[in-house]
Order: sequence, then structure tokens, then C-alpha cells
Amino acid sequence: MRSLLVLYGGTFDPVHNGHLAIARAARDRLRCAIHLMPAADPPHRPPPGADARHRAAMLELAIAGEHDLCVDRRELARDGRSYTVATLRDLRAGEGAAATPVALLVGADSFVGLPAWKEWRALFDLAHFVVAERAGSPLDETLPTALAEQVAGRLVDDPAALSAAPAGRILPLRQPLSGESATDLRRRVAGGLPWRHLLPAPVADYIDRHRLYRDDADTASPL
Ligand SMILES: Nc1ncnc2c1ncn2[C@@H]1O[C@H](COP(=O)(O)OP(=O)(O)OP(=O)(O)O)[C@@H](O)[C@H]1O
Ligand SMILES: O=C(O)c1ccc[n+]([C@@H]2O[C@H](COP(=O)([O-])O)[C@@H](O)[C@H]2O)c1
Repeated sequence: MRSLLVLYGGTFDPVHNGHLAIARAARDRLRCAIHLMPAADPPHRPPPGADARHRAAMLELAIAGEHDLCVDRRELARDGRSYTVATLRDLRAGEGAAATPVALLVGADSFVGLPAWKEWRALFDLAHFVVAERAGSPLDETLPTALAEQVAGRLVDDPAALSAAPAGRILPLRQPLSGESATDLRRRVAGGLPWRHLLPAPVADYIDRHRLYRDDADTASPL
């Protein structure tokens, strides 16, 4: 059986404790490494508040000393929008990767929006999904009809089912809900509200040092 590659894609603008809780829960449930993959130019949202190098640097700080969590820079190396279908096709084109089991780790709020992703139906031929519940977005809420049709017959409960096939299965990741959001965190920094408790101290220090997400955003310093 080939080992499972799990990609946890996100804008991570910035990474926060909610992201880390999911990455750890997935690592412990699936018993494999989780690759946190920052998007260079994330589709379907305004440009991030911090540039990709800052977001990747914060991820490195957040996972320092954690076993089986790593930063995956494959989307940073590519020009243009970070469409997931392109990332997965590039991966599959790599030597010996056609049959590798690959899973995308996503929050339920992202998964519900899947029909808006580029060539979204093709994603089920390219990867499995591991879907983490998120406050306000449990997976069992009513899915859009087109998505519900795709989900039918793909749900599995045993992580071993993901290693047994290259793509196409969906594993719900049930874990305690955590309410952090990067949007809320950026607003807090800009608005002078408490925010440091929402992410690891080295990441908070980095945000301060580089003056990220301030109201006077033009003052953000380069790396
Ligand atoms: N607190 C959380 N609980 C569960 N999933 C989360 C949480 N925060 C983010 N995620 C998931 O992590 C992935 C990356 O999220 P993203 O980087 O957009 O963070 P975010 O907090 O949602 O940011 P923003 O508020 O800027 O949209 C998505 O799949 C999202 O659903
Ligand atoms: O490929 C797409 O069309 C697409 C649309 C929206 C989001 N994604 C990916 O989903 C992941 C989470 O996105 P976000 O915006 O919630 O940080 C990240 O890896 C994005 O690149 C991908």
C-alpha cells in the first residue's frame, strides 16, 4: 500500500490556532504527515493582506518543532492563480505519482463552496477529500445538489480507505470545533483589539516585527 500524501491548502493570511488544530487532528487520525500548502495567488478572494513569502514564513514559525507537519511550497513556485486542479495535475505528472493516494484537507465551509472551484468535478479523479467541520459549517448541512450528487457513495469512515485508492473518497474529520478565522484576526490587528492569543507566539511576534495587517498597511516591512 502506498503512503498517503495529504495537502492542506489555504491562504493562511495568517495561519492561526484553528488551522493548527485541524492539521494536528488530521495528522493524528490519518497517521501521516500533513503538508500545509500556502496559495501564492488564491482564487475567488481579494488579494491577501500579507504577501506569499510572509505567509509562508509565518507557517514555518507556526509548525516549528511539530512532528509530521511541514510547509509545502509547490504553489509558490508557480505563476498565476493557484488553482487546485492545476496543482494536482502537476503533482500527478511527476514521476511515479499517477497512482499515489493524495488527499486534500479542507474545512467544511470551503468544501461546501467546491462547485465554484475551477473544474471542480475533476478534483474527485485527482484526490480524496478530508473534510473538517468548522463552526457554523458542519458537513451534514444541506449541500448544493450538484455537490451532494458527487458526495453520494464516496463517504468513508476508515482512514485506511484513503491509502487503498489514489483518489475519489471523502473522509469527514470529526473534532472539537474551533472558531478562529483569519478575517477576524486581521480585523483585530487593524482595530487594536486583542489578537495574540489566536495564534502561536512566534507568529504574533513576526506580525508585530513586520507590521503586518495594520490599519496603515503601507508600513508593512519586507522580509
Ligand atoms: N477555525 C477553523 N476550523 C476549521 N477549518 C478552518 C478554520 N479556519 C480555516 N479553516 C480551513 O482552513 C483552510 C484554509 O483557510 P483560510 O486560509 O482561508 O483561513 P480562514 O481563517 O478561513 O481565512 P479567511 O478568514 O481569510 O477566509 C480552509 O479549508 C478553511 O475551511
Ligand atoms: O481551484 C480553485 O478554483 C479554488 C477555489 C477556491 C479555493 N481553492 C483552494 O482552497 C484552499 C483554501 O482556500 P481559501 O481561500 O479558503 O484559503 C486553497 O488551497 C485554495 O487555493 C481553490
